[in-house]
Amino acid sequence: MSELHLWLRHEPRTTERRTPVVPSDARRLVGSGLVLTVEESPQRIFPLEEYEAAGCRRAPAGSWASAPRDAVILGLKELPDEPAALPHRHVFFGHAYKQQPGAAELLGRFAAGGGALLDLEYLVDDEGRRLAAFGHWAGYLGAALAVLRHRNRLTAPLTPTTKDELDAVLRPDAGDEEFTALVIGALGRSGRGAWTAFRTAGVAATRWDLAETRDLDRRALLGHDVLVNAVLATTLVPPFLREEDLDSPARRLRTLCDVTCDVGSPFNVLPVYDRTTDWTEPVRRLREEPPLDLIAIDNLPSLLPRESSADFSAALLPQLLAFGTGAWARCLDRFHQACRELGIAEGEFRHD
Ligand SMILES: NC(=O)c1ccc[n+]([C@@H]2O[C@H](COP(=O)([O-])OP(=O)(O)OC[C@H]3O[C@@H](n4cnc5c(N)ncnc54)[C@H](O)[C@@H]3O)[C@@H](O)[C@H]2O)c1
Repeated sequence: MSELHLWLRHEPRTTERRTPVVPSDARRLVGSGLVLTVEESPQRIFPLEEYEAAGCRRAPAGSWASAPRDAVILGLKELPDEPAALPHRHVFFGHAYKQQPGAAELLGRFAAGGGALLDLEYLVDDEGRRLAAFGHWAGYLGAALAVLRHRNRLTAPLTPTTKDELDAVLRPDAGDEEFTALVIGALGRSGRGAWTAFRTAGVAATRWDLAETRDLDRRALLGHDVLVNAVLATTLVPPFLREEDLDSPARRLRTLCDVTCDVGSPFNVLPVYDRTTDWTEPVRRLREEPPLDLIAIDNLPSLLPRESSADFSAALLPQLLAFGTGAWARCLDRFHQACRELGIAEGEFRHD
């Protein structure tokens, strides 16, 4: 069998500074005997020289399209629109299996070229648990931004930072008023991250998970000053907040951060807003009197590119060292299933 060739591509989205493999893990991969090519990238948080020092090969940005056909192309977010046909196996977040806009076109490009999408969201263990995810830092940032907003210290536009810089503004000042906070989905990756950020901010947040929302006490929920929603909703449950709750006289709630960002989905537990916020305008006012501010940013971990890349890479490394086995086979099956569901016929050149 020929040695595995991984190809770490440049991310076309200019704000995306994260990478799925950091230089120290690249060294481990190369040390295991595989070939790792790394594309030049002006914004990747780690300079190419660090990858080269780890034994990686260098290639121009975007040259993955002409990589050897057996190379496995690694990335995080969307591919550029060209080429139309994709002959390689690609590892990234495709967002293409839940009827998202553009899903059929993307899967069609793989079918046309005989390639395959190995979607990182579907890289799961035997029990269906995600093996590599950015949740921790999403939750950490969600809670951090909520605290900064609540303390009137959030400045826009948001720009990528480091945990040390973030923590420096997150720690409480002597004059800061105390407030209460609630994290829902508190036992998950994002929820634990959110709780940790609150702790850095000097706030002991209340923690709710499935057991506490089964028989939802909305009055208790509205009695907190700040709420961070970090659930992974996979079934229909009664919403945590409805429009009428925002006008309840019992509402103490002033700052709401929805890390989940399921707006528009049938599983949305916060159907009180209709569009996400972003780095330029991170906060939207949902009510004036008394005020209620919303933060719902769907690319939170990109604000801490170094820490979130390191965390993700550490989780992905053992999977890459075992490329092709169990979890990857499930990933490939999921790709074929998605193509079938969309009536996309894969050609004779496909990877199996
Ligand atoms: N905004 C962003 O940038 C960003 C980035 C990464 C992840 N996310 C989102 O964050 C969410 C959480 O991701 P995660 O990796 O932490 O998932 P996870 O599976 O690790 O944790 C989810 C938690 O939610 C709990 N939960 C599910 N339904 C619940 C309910 N009805 N009531 C109370 N708790 C409930 C689960 O028990 C679990 O503890 C997901 O929706 C994910 O898409 C957002």
